[in-house]
Amino acid sequence: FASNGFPCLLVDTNEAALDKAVATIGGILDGGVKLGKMSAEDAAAAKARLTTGSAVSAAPKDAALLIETVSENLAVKQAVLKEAEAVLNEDAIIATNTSALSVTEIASVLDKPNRAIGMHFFNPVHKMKLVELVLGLATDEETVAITRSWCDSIKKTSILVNESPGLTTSRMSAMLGNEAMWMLQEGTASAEDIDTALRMGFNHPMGPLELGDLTGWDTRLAVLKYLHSTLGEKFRPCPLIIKMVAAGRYGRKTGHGVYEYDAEGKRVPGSGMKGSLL
Ligand SMILES: NC(=O)c1ccc[n+]([C@@H]2O[C@H](COP(=O)([O-])OP(=O)(O)OC[C@H]3O[C@@H](n4cnc5c(N)ncnc54)[C@H](O)[C@@H]3O)[C@@H](O)[C@H]2O)c1
Repeated sequence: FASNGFPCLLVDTNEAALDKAVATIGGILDGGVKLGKMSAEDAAAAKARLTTGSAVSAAPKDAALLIETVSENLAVKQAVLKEAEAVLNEDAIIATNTSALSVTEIASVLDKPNRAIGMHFFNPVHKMKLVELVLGLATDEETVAITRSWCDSIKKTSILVNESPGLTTSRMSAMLGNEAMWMLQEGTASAEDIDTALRMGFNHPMGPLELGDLTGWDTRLAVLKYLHSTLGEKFRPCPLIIKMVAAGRYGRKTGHGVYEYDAEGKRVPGSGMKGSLL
């Protein structure tokens, strides 16, 4: 937002988190200058548009949009939204960046839940073009239209998703990762070859097994269990994932997942699992 001309207030109760956020954003802008993607003047102007505060009540009354990105905890998010509603004008949009909680439930504490919407950004946000706009039960058309135009104004592509487990992206990614593990378990192909198939055949930047190692199979398993309980049998977690999590083979963060990683975090060549009995 700051690099597209909008003054932004970053709010966090933890001062160290604010310092880190400002430093990180500054680093991204400086990187953009080095890469020739933006001028030094534009980077400086973007930095000057960022201010910080410790409470939503520090927001100017005419602020048009609040994007809540606090911890993934329903009560915390609801408290922040309620605070925002009391501070902001009636026509301000109140968005949440939640990736798993219900927008409907988060917004249920508002007097006007019609102006609440999910804005699900993707990491790294300055590079990834997509924003999933998530419609809660009460989200109205005007809120959708205004939020879409916000996405346009920061050069993001927005899609509309009715609130549902895993939205579009997490649901598809969970399915791909699970199916890749079923193939590995059945000995259909080696890990390296399954990943190469999706990279070279579908132009995916990463294969589903290397991506699972990056995300962590513990996280993957938690998501799959949730999708299995809400969307049914097709999301039953592959037994190989359950076995790997039981063994503590979560992926990169434990040095071993489908692949092995050395002390510097580099993947050990040829270390991918070969199939069920190997
Ligand atoms: N889109 C994505 O790809 C993606 C990925 C991960 C997380 N998320 C979402 O982003 C949000 C944040 O995730 P995270 O991993 O950074 O969480 P986190 O818990 O690591 O950080 C949350 C921050 O919120 C602050 N905070 C907590 N309570 C607050 C309050 N009442 N007022 C102001 N600040 C408060 C904390 O100090 C902390 O700095 C979550 O909603 C999560 O679902 C999205």
